[in-house]
Amino acid sequence: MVRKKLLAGIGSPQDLRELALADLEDLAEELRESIIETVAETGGHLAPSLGVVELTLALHYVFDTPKDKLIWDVGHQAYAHKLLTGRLARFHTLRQYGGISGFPKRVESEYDTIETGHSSTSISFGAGLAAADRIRKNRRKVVAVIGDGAMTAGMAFEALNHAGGMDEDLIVVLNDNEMSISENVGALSSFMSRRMTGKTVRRLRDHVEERLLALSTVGENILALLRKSEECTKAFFTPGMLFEALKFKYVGPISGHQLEDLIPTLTNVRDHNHGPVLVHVITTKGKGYVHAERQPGSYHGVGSFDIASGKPRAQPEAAPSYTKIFGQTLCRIAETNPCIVGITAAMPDGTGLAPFAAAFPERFFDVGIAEQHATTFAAGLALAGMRPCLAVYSSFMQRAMDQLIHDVCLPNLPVTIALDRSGVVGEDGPTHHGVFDLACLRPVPNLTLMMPADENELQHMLYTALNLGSPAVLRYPRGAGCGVALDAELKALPVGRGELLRAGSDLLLLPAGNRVHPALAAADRLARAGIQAAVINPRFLKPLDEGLICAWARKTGRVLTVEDGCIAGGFGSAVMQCLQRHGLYVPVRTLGYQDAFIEQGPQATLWREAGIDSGGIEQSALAFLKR
Ligand SMILES: Cc1ncc(C[n+]2csc(CCOP(=O)(O)OP(=O)(O)O)c2C)c(N)n1
Ligand SMILES: CC(=O)[C@@H](O)[C@H](O)COP(=O)(O)O
Ligand SMILES: [Mg+2]
Repeated sequence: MVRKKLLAGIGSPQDLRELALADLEDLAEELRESIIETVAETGGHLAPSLGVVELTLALHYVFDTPKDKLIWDVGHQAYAHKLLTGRLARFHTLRQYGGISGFPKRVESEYDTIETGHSSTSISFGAGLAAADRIRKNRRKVVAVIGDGAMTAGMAFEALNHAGGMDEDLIVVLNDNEMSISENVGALSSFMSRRMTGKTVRRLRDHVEERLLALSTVGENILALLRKSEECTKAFFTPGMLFEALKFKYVGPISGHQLEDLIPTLTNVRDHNHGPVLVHVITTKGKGYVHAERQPGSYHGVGSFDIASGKPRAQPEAAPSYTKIFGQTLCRIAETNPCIVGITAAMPDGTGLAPFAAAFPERFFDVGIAEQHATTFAAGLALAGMRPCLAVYSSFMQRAMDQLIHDVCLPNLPVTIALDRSGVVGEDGPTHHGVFDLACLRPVPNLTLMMPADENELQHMLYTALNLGSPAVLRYPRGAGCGVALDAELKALPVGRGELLRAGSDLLLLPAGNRVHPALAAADRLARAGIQAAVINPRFLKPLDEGLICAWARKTGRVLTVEDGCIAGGFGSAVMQCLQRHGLYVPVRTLGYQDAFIEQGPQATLWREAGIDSGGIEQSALAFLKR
């Protein structure tokens, strides 16, 4: 156990710049201990943050932050940065409702350059800052820290290509731990891998030198030429050739855990570099916590856990998650349909596709953090007769709207999108809440849009989508299902048909997807107060069951819609437009999220705050009826 004497004295990075190297090494230990102790309570992105402790210290030590700008890609690795920049006292509130964010956030600190949470934006932000600095003659350094996983995204390469071409004064630090959330994938990752670095490079170089020297004078001459041309040797033997082709000077690879290497290298880059430079740093994900080092994927993001054993703290028994049921059902369907393909953008575990990957390795694709490519890749598969299913988080799918519209829906291809983490997701907060999907997807022609009320409906909807022959999106939330029994037989649901769950004469409750069960609970309570609410599960947002909705709107004379999504443009507005189209001018109230980003907190708290839990629905119904 380390006594936290140094960390307590660090009010800002200015304080750490006064420390000697040995103190910085002790401080690294203290940072690790604080991160482990806190995340064991709050949950969070443990392994990514443990991997960059020394790198964080070195960056703040060498660069004049906050004047110099430090941009953390994704931002899930910024816990040491938070602890060093004035947030030690509030660190125990990490990811809690009302507490500090798990990601960089400018309202929290002037050291946080920009809000992040989604991957692969850092080089673009950095290039923009550097270009503005050149135009405005602002003298400061801009440093983007990006992981090898984040480097698999097209956006990172668009930015490298542009920044390299512009010759901007930009420092990119590539934090290479050979891991995305799971093992990193793709040609680039094996190219960058440390198999090509360190010892192997040296061995290769020695081998070539030996061979050349054996050729006597000719060989010696070639060797002299190669040695003179450092660029040339580097290009042959290090991943530098890729970045140098993009006009970035390549420095490295260096160990990201040795402050005595990191500090002089970064100082040198700071003082002697002008133009784009990439510093390749090799780190170990989860460094310093044995369980996380052994299983970096499992400790990427964790709930609360016991520090000694590394085991999750016992949670109350929950129903299987929507994610799990999705994964199981896809496997089941794929057993009899050889055209089913599973696709993920770097999230095989998070999306529940891992069992599919194990069972059908030749029909499973992890494309890296590349949602846009994943979508058009799925379209290509569909074009060739396959039935691809892309499982993706709602907020990450925001990236691929054009691909969905232009490459999937315009050609009307049978691609299924399993849109996990729709609605609020909890502690990851505003970057990750999936609240815009209904509003974004609703206007897209040819798209069938389904919203299961529970996990049983989810399995039938997946079956329906994969047999539809046209684009389909299945929208379901993060976390446990409702604990309902699963039908043994999968069936195709009639497209565009909702289901009347409860008759009533006083008002019509129209809840979307995961709001159906809370609405039923509200209807039960209203009934005890003598109010008869009809409840319809619309099942489909597109096409809407206009006949059923209009009939019950007419019978009840009042409609209350509820959705775990933004009000503007969402399910409620679809219902209003439907009623209007049918000349039905009954009063409608829409419950959902107002025009503001939603903060972090447990899902139940956020649902309650927005008035879309059963109590909120009941209250809104009562208030509606009083008018
Ligand atoms: C657009 C987008 N897609 C997916 C994710 C989910 N995600 C968060 S971190 C991560 C892996 C990042 O790997 P890397 O950049 O190497 O960082 P490491 O965790 O290894 O430090 C992924 C896939 C995301 N945040 N943003
Ligand atoms: C940083 C990031 O984007 C992911 O690690 C995300 O936090 C995972 O979320 P889930 O916990 O919902 O899988
Ligand atoms: Mg990585």
